[in-house]
Amino acid sequence: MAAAEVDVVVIGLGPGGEHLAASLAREGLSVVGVDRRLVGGECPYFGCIPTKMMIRAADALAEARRVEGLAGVADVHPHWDDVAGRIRDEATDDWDDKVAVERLEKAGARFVRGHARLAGPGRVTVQTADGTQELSVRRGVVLNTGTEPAVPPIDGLAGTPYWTNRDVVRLPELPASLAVLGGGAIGCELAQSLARFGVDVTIVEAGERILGPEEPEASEVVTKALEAEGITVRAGVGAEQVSYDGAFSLRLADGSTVGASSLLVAAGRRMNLGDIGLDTVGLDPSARSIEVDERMRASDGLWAVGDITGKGAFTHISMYQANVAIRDLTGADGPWADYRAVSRVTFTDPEVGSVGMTEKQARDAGLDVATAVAPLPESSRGWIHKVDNEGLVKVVADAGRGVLVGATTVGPAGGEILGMLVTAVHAEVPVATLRGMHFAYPTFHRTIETALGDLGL
Ligand SMILES: Cc1cc2nc3c(=O)[nH]c(=O)nc-3n(C[C@H](O)[C@H](O)[C@H](O)COP(=O)(O)OP(=O)(O)OC[C@H]3O[C@@H](n4cnc5c(N)ncnc54)[C@H](O)[C@@H]3O)c2cc1C
Ligand SMILES: NC(=O)c1ccc[n+]([C@@H]2O[C@H](COP(=O)([O-])OP(=O)(O)OC[C@H]3O[C@@H](n4cnc5c(N)ncnc54)[C@H](O)[C@@H]3O)[C@@H](O)[C@H]2O)c1
Repeated sequence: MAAAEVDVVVIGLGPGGEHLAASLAREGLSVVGVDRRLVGGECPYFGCIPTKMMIRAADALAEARRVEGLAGVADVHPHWDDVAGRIRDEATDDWDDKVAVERLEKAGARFVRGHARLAGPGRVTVQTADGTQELSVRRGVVLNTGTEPAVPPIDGLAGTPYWTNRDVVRLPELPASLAVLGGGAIGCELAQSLARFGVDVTIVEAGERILGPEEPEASEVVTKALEAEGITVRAGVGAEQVSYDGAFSLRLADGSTVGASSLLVAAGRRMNLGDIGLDTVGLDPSARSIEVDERMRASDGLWAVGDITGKGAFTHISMYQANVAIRDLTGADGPWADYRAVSRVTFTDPEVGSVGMTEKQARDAGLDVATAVAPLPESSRGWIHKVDNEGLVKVVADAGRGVLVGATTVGPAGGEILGMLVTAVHAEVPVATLRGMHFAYPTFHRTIETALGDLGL
């Protein structure tokens, strides 16, 4: 059978791939989008959206519990059913992507459900339920194959009924207790949400602290907040052995054990690169990520966007890179990709927002570093807030240039406070200019003014 000729094939339709396929189709290009699972990828069905629905509900419970000590008494009765139902019906359509497929087709793209592989430059093969389709590509192939949950090779773990994020977002009811392997963003967000619904949670983190990529000050605030809610945080000790006999038992490296009725593995992600024919275009299928230039080109006629580029596993990075690739594929001008001011928010309570470099990254880069940390509880707004007002603003400056190169905001609405600091790092606004701004009273973001004042620049 002759291969069908098209302008662009998108392999994997995560947030970036879906957006790119629809946008190019709307521009009049002939586009085939391929996904072996659900159009939209991890974020809408198993990642950001369902977990943030859990967090919204869990935060409402926490806020109701704060009535005591501020405004009287609130009688709080958590119902997991409400969350499970909202995720099933409103977020994921019961894990059915019919609406997303229709949206893509309405934009003018053709959708194929199946596993796609490169079969040489400009050639793609798709294995579908009905057989194999061959595609010949005129303009380019875009890879957006994303990640799977990584399962560490811990003795006894394979073969037990452990959960990953893909199971937790579908739980019809909650377990009595949960061990969480990994204290990264997924582990911490889910641990706190489920604990607020009454689950007895223990986090086991092999690294020396939870939220390892964040500033140490941020990890400390979040650790204290989780512990204050009754979550056990075991950091600095990995699990060496897992057994299951109706309940889980984890033996940790220090000889202690953690028992729980269920186990969530949140120990990082594995990139989907091994089985997409990278070798047929001269790329290394065992590489940790796909190297791309500032236009998202991986090689001649091949682009890559999203988690697989290793530039930050976030939906906003996937979408940003898709827009860069769209500009390149349609012959438009830049701007091309720039990662100096990548931001992220971990939606624990308190939230952790961060942008650009941490203090350590700035020092490792050889910059002339100045830092300052301003505690939120000491601000007027923090003092008024009273209950659960922990948090801080940390700024990292390149003293030589007089600009911020990074910042961290921890606290109630920490992710929202971050906004102006993202602008500051991105646009390299001089610290002197930032200090001359007005900061409304009494806001949390006024703490930024305190931190800037303490920089000594
Ligand atoms: C629990 C959780 C919470 C998260 N929360 C946030 C958050 O709050 N904010 C945030 O910014 N990010 C969050 N993320 C990260 C976010 O989900 C990802 O960064 C985002 O989905 C972008 O991924 P992607 O575009 O690389 O592709 P993905 O979303 O991983 O999608 C890749 C797609 O490719 C398909 N595919 C793979 N191989 C093939 C193949 N060979 N053929 C056909 N199809 C293929 C897959 O089926 C999948 O649909 C979260 C992730 C998780 C797991
Ligand atoms: N709010 C957000 O933006 C958000 C939320 C969730 C996930 N994400 C994205 O998804 C990615 C994946 O999240 P994640 O939390 O799975 O990964 P992660 O890599 O951020 O964290 C995994 C953690 O597991 C630990 N770990 C690994 N092996 C272990 C073991 N054997 N025992 C104990 N601990 C172990 C690691 O030290 C690490 O701290 C994140 O990096 C992030 O980019 C983003």
